[in-house]
Amino acid sequence: MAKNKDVVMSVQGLTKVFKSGILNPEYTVAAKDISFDIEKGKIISLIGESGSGKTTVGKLILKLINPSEGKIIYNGKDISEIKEKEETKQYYRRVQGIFQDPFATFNPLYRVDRVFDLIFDSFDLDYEDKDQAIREALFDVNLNPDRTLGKFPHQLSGGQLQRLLIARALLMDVDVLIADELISMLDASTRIGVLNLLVESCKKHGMAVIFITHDLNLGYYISDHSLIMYKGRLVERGDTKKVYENATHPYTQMLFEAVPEIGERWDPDEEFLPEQVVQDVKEFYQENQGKGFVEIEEEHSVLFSDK
Ligand SMILES: Nc1ncnc2c1ncn2[C@@H]1O[C@H](COP(=O)(O)OP(=O)(O)OP(=O)(O)O)[C@@H](O)[C@H]1O
Repeated sequence: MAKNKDVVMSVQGLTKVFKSGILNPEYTVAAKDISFDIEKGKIISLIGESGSGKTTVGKLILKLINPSEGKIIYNGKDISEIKEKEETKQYYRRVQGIFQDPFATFNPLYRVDRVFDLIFDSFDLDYEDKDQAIREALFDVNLNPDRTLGKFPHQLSGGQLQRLLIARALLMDVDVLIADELISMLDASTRIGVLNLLVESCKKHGMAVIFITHDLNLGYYISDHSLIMYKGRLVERGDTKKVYENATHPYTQMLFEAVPEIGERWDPDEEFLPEQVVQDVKEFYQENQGKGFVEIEEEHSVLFSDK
């Protein structure tokens, strides 16, 4: 493991089982025994196909759902113990999410400025001059305040709205930002701008980002650490370069083989799990039974068996 890590949040043995149906309940293990540390100023990519459990992990961190097992430690405390209103508010003061569809975050009836008004009303933000602080945050995300403030959401593009949400996170000085499929609705040119901005903001402000994506290329481009998820399990994790250059779990290897060309995006509707992969993973676990998670090199670990 990395030495001298500046850990802001620690995810420990997180499991989430969803129950649906009353008479004949069905159980879905959306996430199982997930552990990782979130470090100040680092970007972690959470990569996996549709249904692998990425969003579930994001929702658990955002306290939108409760874990079935395991815990998330923030400021020395298990966040599931945060129940009191003021403490919950303080948690959301420092831990925020931005989702795929920026339009869903904005009320179409209000001007976009409202997202700033709300945080200034709700949180005790330490700025002498609110308007000046908002303008500076907008400049930080390459938005012209004069062309942004006073507008309704439909008058701005998806990319501009996402920049605005990043500006809001910067104003709040968040510790952890969950960016779930952040740029998938944006066109290629806007995407790079938002990504670069995220990296710069993260490094400049010490914000940690959990970047949830289907896209291996994006993961490589943006992240310090990569976590590969397969069927609710974390199967490979570590320093992004090491994971990408020495992919060891059969599922991760398949992901790399499935990327047709650099620069081309995965199609989430495509079939990613040919029977062969399921079989390969099964055999891999059988051959390595009892090994569990193994650090194969510094800052690079692989799930060799699920039992
Ligand atoms: N509220 C819920 N009730 C029941 N099952 C759920 C619920 N939320 C998620 N699931 C199931 O849990 C599994 C993981 O879902 P999750 O949304 O975390 O995957 P994902 O990797 O984020 O997928 P995508 O990339 O498509 O968003 C899926 O099988 C999903 O159907």
